[in-house]
Amino acid sequence: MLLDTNPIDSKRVIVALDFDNLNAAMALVDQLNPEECRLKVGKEMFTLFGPDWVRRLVDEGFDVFLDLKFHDIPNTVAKAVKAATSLGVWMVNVHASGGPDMIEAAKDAAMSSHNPSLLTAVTILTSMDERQFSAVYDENHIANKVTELALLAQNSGADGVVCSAKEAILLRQQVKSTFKLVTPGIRPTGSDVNDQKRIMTPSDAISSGVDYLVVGRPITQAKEPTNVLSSINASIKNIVYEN
Ligand SMILES: O=c1ccn([C@@H]2O[C@H](COP(=O)(O)O)[C@@H](O)[C@H]2O)c(=O)[nH]1
Repeated sequence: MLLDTNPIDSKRVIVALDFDNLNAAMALVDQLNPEECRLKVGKEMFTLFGPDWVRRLVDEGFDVFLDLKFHDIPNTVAKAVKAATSLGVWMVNVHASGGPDMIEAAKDAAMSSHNPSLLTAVTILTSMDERQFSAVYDENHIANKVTELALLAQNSGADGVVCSAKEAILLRQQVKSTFKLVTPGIRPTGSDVNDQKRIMTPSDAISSGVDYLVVGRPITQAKEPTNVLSSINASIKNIVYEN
């Protein structure tokens, strides 16, 4: 059901910072308001600029999703999650396909930290279409696998999943209403699709039950990034999804 009421969360957009140049990234960050968006730091920027830079973003008041998608044996992932949460980040993630023991170990680590972070699990990358998917899984029904991995993640203690908004309606029928759906592959109408395959517009995604929209290049590569962010926020501000 869609209700025309005030939004619960005014920062449902997570801006994906994928830059190889710190000055360029900070020129964008300096224009952003932590009350209007969250930030995502991924493998490229974490590798180049490290934990001190992540702490700096946290100190500037941003909720940071540290998107390192850990996937290893439970002990290693737990230690990595512990290290990640010690940076003060808002969300960390693992691959759901690492299995229940790994997700449980990650959740225990995320909870026992002095700064507990949300733990999400990546289901099937939004860059995968049926052809890519069937080359890995020997089947071609992406939504079934996403649902299977989301239920596994939920039963193992994860706070939510990273999936495509295309799976949100189905997932909302199966997972708890508090289980977070975090969706990359968000493309405002007319934007370049780039390497994303399972895409949706911001308003369609929120209307389908998504909690957080991950938006990178449509904002970061725009001539006026803050205009794009403002227009996305305006397009979703009155949409509240209720199961
Ligand atoms: O399934 C996934 C998981 C993570 N990502 C990450 O999200 C952003 C998307 O950036 P765009 O520029 O908006 O395409 C990027 O950092 C990916 O690493 C994803 O796209 N899909």
